Amino acid sequence: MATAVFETRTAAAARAEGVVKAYGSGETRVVALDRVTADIRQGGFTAIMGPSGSGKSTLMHCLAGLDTVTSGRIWVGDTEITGLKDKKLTRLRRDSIGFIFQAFNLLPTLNALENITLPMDIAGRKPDKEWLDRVVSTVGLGERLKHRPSQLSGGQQQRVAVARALAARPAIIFGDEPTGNLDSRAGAEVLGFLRRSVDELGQTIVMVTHDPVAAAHADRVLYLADGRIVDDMANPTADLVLDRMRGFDARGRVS
Ligand SMILES: Nc1ncnc2c1ncn2[C@@H]1O[C@H](COP(=O)(O)OP(=O)(O)OP(=O)(O)O)[C@@H](O)[C@H]1O
Repeated sequence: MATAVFETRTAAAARAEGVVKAYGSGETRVVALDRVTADIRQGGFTAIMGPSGSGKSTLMHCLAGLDTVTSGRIWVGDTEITGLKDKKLTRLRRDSIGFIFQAFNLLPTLNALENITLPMDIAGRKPDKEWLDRVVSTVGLGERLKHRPSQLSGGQQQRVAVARALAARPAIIFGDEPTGNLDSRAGAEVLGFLRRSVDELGQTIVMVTHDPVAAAHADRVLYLADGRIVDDMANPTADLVLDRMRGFDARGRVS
């Protein structure tokens, strides 16, 4: 019913409805997403897991408006992005979405603080000083703001990237293996900061990961296999996630 659907949409930070994403055509056609429907709850930390090639990155890219869908619909907040013209989509991405990638993507000539405020500088927006202070202290960078990336450890660089994503107060942050390049201690630190940003700043985060320990920091794990959502786990622990992954293994789903 119309009202119920409307309520679901407004409660979600992002939503995919019946999304199909196919690459190529004819014999080389690959269906990366096969009628995926998922809600990303506001203020939640969602991990997306699944075997290699199951469609995790494709789903994230479609939800973030970085890739178009073949059919189905995507919303970011209340805005349907499927069918949005380039200019509007670019603006929505800039204003509403933050990204954290495996490679930290910091500019080497800028110090930590300049890297954090760069997207806002480019957009011509003045950072909210109080918010910026809170973000910087949440990610524990207070002492390192004048350092350039080369003077920071990998974990600290990724914390700068986390702060950069948080600083603009995006409606949703997408992370693609954000701890993939870090050792387990630095990875745990960054995941701790992501968790705090959800708990203390109310941030919504969606993270693609292969790592059960990383997924255990989330409140929810969506499992993809062959382009479909095959499970939705609340309150994951590393052991539960590992068990679930072994379950897929036994059914021959892991490639
Ligand atoms: N640009 C593309 N052209 C053709 N096929 C693609 C393209 N991008 C992805 N695919 C295919 O779509 C499917 C899903 O890919 P995707 O990268 O989303 O998987 P993934 O779960 O993120 O994998 P991984 O864990 O290995 O990163 C795979 O079969 C992949 O080969």
